[in-house]
Amino acid sequence: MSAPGYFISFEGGDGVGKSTQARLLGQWLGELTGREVVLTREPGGTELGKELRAAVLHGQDMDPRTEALIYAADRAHHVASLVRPALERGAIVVTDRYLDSSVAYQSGGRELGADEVELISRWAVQDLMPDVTILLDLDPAAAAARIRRQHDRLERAGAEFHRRTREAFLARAAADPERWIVLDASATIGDLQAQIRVDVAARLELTPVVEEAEDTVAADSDDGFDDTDSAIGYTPGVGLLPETPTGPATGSGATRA
Ligand SMILES: Nc1ncnc2c1ncn2[C@@H]1O[C@H](COP(=O)(O)OP(=O)(O)OP(=O)(O)O)[C@@H](O)[C@H]1O
Ligand SMILES: Cc1cn([C@H]2C[C@H](O)[C@@H](COP(=O)(O)O)O2)c(=O)[nH]c1=O
Repeated sequence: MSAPGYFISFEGGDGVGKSTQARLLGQWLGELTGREVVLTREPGGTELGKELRAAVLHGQDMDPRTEALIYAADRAHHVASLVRPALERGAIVVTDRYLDSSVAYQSGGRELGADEVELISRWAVQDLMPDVTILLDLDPAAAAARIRRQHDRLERAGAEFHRRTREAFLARAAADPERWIVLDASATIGDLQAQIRVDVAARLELTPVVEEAEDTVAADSDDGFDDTDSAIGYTPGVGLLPETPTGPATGSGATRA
């Protein structure tokens, strides 16, 4: 029997806006449903994961198989210790990256076999897959220009690597349209968030009162995580949205990629 919670993942290249959108969606879903919302990420959603994140992003260079196994190990611990227990409590888990990042980066980018990369992660998480995955698609050069901090080991992997990674995400999304929502991440933060709310509510069969997110969401460079942080359990009702929804959505400038 599947767990009573909902599992949502954000995917896409570096700097496309995943953390920003994940944080805003989590906040809104908490208010909408009254459920516990767990906002987390890979790699680094747990204490052990933070150590693995530091090694894989900022440690010495390593061969692609080692890299793939570190991401899979992070994922195994993340799911066993945090994601699955939260879903079993009935929480909504919103993760900034999951298994699809391994297929896109370690297979598309590093050119390992896609089936093998997926298999090790599937084994690691005992086949737990998201209910909905949102792909934020953007030209890698435009996305990289949004990153103001020093680039990490993966971000430095080169234009060809990031082109292949983007293509792999798009191909994976096209192959499973029931799970994926693909959005053009060049839209504004507010327009994207408005579209994501409509799409996620429809996929999860939630009945939202959707406000104009553009008026309520400010551009914010805080992605909800700091590099020493682990998963953030949201308390519903804190923060970014107005107390009273202002009316139904009237559409947004965000388009499907
Ligand atoms: N739609 C947008 N338009 C313009 N800037 C944006 C948009 N979304 C996010 N940003 C800005 O781009 C930067 C990167 O955003 P964010 O951290 O959310 O991306 P990310 O995909 O999580 O990045 P990373 O992969 O590096 O973790 C931040 O400064 C953020 O404010
Ligand atoms: C989960 C996962 C991630 N990666 C890469 C993608 C990014 O370059 C970094 C994570 O950094 P972020 O700021 O948290 O986006 O790691 C990967 O190559 N494989 C994976 O499975």
